[in-house]
Amino acid sequence: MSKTIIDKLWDRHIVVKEENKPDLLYIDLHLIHEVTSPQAFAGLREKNRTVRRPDLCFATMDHNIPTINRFNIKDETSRLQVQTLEKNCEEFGIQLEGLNSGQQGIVHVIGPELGLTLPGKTIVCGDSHTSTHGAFGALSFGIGTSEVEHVLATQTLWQNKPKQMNVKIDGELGFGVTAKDVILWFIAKFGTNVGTGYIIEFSGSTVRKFSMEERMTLCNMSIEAGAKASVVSPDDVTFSYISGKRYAPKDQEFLESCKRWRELRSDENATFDQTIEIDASEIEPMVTWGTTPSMCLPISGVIPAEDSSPSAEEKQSLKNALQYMGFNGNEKIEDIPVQHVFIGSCTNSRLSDLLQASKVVEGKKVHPEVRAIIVPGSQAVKKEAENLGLHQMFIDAGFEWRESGCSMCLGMNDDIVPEGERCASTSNRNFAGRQGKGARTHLVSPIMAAAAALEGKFTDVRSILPKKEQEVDRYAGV
Ligand SMILES: CC(C)[C@H](C(=O)O)[C@@H](O)C(=O)O
Ligand code: SF4
Repeated sequence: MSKTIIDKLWDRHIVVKEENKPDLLYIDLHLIHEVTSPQAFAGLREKNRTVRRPDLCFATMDHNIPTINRFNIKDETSRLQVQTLEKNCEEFGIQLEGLNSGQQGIVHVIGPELGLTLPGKTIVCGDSHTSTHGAFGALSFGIGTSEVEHVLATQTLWQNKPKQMNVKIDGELGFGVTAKDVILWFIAKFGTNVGTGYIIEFSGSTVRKFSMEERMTLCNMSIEAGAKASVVSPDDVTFSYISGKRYAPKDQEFLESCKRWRELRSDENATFDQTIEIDASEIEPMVTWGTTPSMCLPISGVIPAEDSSPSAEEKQSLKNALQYMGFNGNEKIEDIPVQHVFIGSCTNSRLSDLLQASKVVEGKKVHPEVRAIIVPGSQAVKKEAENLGLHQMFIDAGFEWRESGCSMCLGMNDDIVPEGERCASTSNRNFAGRQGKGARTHLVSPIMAAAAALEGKFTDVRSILPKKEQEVDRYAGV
């Protein structure tokens, strides 16, 4: 029988299967960070249990660490969480990439860059954006703290198999249009619930042409479309990215792995519960204007006015969003001023993101009323960018160049946006209060964020640069 990649990944990890019950799945990789693990370890201790496979766990600290003066964690809860992670990893024998490590970074950035994230694996983490790792053809999803404890204790997890959706993206992307715009466009068009109850496979010629870093951006935000997880069938792009990565198989083992990984792709005539087809050429650079990622328009758009919504409930949520974001409706996206720019997060903080942004910024200056920060996703990304001289270019333009971490994505450290001010952010969530109390977040791609930094307002990045400069080097850095 024909199978999708999702069927193959699922079936190969079943440990226990009983009628009308969830399946017990084996977990190949458990990623851990400081925020969602303390209670899980405490639970183990209480029950006198131990970690079943510490060798399949991997920990980092990313959410609440400072990006300036990183060892000086002022907030007490944050400091305690970081110290607790250190203690837990030491006690249970788990590898930790701490603040001293050159391998530290956002958990969803370092898994792939270290070659821990591989096709065919089941990967979990107490973090919703674990969907990112699906870009490699892994079955990966976020879990809650009690599930973290279960996986620590047993290396398995009870799961009901979700439905399957094929999101087929074909056609050429226009200049200045990135993977971030594709996923924002998808969510704007189909809503934040379109993926509820589903695992999505992203397929089609556009996805095949994407670099691994672009595929990661796509899968990262599938969770904002409500999906349980998302996946891209692995191919040569995947294998060449993995080749040579620190913990990836080497030599003969790598070649044999590639053979097995290739077989994971969805069979030609495999069936999905739902299919959505997208024409990539329709997509423009996108900007969110509201408090969900679906409140999003092309740069040429105009914010809806209060009365344009059909149901009473939607009317109210539109009203609330307009109020929180400080709009009356009918404002042009291109007229919205920004005071802050954040280039970072597990969505867009990899080398190719920074390279693309640098092409917009080179030789120019950040607008005098804008504070712009660049937070590389990992120490490795930071180092690679510095080797290329990108940091100097950004600093010369007026950006701040920071240490790696989640940073202003969720404001669990000092990097917050003051009340009532606006931030063009390359992250994935624009909920009320996400970047600080009363902060107003607008999600965009790295090149759109860079353009906003220069202009002090949202600007069509395509109008800033001559055509040849707009050619974003898709494969740079992967
Ligand atoms: C802190 C963590 C639980 C959370 C998540 O699961 O996504 C965070 O990473 C986020 O992006 O909001
Ligand atoms: S960068 Fe943002 S979205 Fe990603 S894991 Fe950190 S807080 Fe969550």
